[in-house]
Amino acid sequence: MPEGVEEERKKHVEVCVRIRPLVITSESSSSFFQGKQQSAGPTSPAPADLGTPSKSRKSFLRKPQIPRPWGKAKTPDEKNNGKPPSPAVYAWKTISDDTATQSVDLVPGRTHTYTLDHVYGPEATTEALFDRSVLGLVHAAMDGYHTSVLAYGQTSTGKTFTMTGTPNHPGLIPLSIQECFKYLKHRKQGREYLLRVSYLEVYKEHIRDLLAASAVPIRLFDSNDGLVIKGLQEEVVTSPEEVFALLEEGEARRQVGATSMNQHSSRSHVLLRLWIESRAENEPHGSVRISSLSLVDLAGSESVRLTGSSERREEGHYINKSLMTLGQVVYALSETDDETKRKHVPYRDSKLTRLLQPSLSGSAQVVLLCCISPIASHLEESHNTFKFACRAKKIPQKAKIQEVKDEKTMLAAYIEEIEDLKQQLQEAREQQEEFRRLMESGGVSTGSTDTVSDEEVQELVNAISTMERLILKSSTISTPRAKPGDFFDLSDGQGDNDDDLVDDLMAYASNPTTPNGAISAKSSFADPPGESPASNADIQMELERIQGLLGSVLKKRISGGAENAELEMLRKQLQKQQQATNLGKADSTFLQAQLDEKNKLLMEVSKMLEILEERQARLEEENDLLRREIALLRRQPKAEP
Ligand SMILES: Nc1ncnc2c1ncn2[C@@H]1O[C@H](COP(=O)(O)OP(=O)(O)OP(=O)(O)O)[C@@H](O)[C@H]1O
Repeated sequence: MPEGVEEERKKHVEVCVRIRPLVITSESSSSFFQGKQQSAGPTSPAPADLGTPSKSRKSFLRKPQIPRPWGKAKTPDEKNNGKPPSPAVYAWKTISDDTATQSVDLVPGRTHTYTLDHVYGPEATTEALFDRSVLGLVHAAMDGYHTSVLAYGQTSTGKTFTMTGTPNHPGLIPLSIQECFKYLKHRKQGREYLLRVSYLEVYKEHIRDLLAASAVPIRLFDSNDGLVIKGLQEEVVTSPEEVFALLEEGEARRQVGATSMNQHSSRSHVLLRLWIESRAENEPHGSVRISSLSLVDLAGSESVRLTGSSERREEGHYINKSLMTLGQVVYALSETDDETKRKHVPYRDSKLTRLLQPSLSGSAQVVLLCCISPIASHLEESHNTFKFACRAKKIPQKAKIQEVKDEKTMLAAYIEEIEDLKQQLQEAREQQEEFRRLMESGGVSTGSTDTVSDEEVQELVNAISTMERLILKSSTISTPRAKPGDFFDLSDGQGDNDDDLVDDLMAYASNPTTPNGAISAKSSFADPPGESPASNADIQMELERIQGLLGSVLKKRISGGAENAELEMLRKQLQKQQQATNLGKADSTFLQAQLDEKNKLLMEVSKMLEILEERQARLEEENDLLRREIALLRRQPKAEP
């Protein structure tokens, strides 16, 4: 790799292009898609023109695994009886030069050359793309950097194929998620991690939470810590399988419809975000790193005239408008590296750009993946995509590790709660022990039922283990750094195929503690098999229940043998504890009130902004109207004097 290229990558958004292979419609028309197809509107058959594909929308998660339609099909060369395809069909070729840049030439006619960080030709696999362009980013996310992968391109160019994939060809999302957990297994770091996932889509300028069973209003706010997405559900996850299960649920709620270009076109932009909080294990009060891995599958741009029914046209209008705003944002950002000299960046003009603001504004490491159709009839759109890609390549980025020292992070809050519960458990056990000793010495009547039961203590133990299970520890066993493909060696050490991969995942997820030093929760107590992990709300409820339980346990203990001096001491301890609890409650009530106040304020500001935005839109429309009227008036012949 020539000197300076790596340097440039770090300072600017990394941009790759993937040219999808030609897929002949008739070969894949017997595809097996489910799920999204059912929610699709009336479908129109894809034209059997220059390779417009039908789509297998079968998620990589679903079983039984059926080979993708093009997998065992003939290659275009075979279809043509061995003759090479017409250059009018294959419009692009990549020029590989073994460096981080490659060129793509337009054939035939005028030649255009675009130089980007990497160009993946039709023969490139998603795995190769992942290894070369995304793996490092995933590691950076686990190391503490905010990172994003965005798939951009005209409709039907393979964005969803690249991001989500199929059972046999997992996309960048499953590969990245696996890599995160593999990283925990292989990294000799001694850090503890808390991972959370959110999944949303932007459909017709509305943000929809794909993890929420029912629609909840989602609002965006700016805060000192960056963009806040209020109302969005986040789930704590402890294995790839848990993430995949959430994605499968979310995918069923997605907006998908048929266009004349793609029978199962994504009609929304989709954002999967993995939040990563980590802290050195040997520094109980050390700072917490907060980072994120955002995986974005953008809806495809398309010519409105191609999109069929009025519903599709309306969706297409929203999609194109938000992509146009994205183009304007990219344009403004690419103008100069100097933020002070930069013109207004219109992040606020669409929900998509608002959501992508943290990724694009320079504090994240970004890989932009532009997908291109190989066919000549899409040259215009492909040129636009290339131009967008070249612009985006100029966007500066200065990603930094973000560390916080306060208790705002979930990881710190969880660890503190666990410590607290452990303290309470120890006290309960000591008191139980004390009670036994008193009974033996005759200080308490043996008929008394007011004692701490083993079940009650066990409840505390279970609560602690439930919380501990959610905190993942990177292995402290000395193993080499994870390399591409390591994940596939987890189970039997034999050559794995794609089917094995899914099985490996299942096995790995259901038994995370392996002799190789895989992810392990600190506690030896595990949930019964088949039980899903507790949600945040469940854990909170469980905590409150346990706190209540502890209070009643202590009360019982006191009333059991009041005459004893030691009990008097215990009573004082309990009083102190209750005072401390009351103080804590007062503190949190105060903080909650402040938080509510702040939220109220933010809500009002956001409402005002919306009103202003609407007003601005109205004024712009009126302006347009006036301009058109003036133009009309000018065109009218002047009256005779
Ligand atoms: N690299 C590839 N190899 C084989 N098939 C591919 C590849 N890329 C895309 N396809 C196939 O092309 C079709 C369209 O791809 P896909 O749905 O991923 O496009 P898209 O860009 O997400 O479209 P939209 O924006 O409309 O959602 C699908 O049938 C997909 O399986």
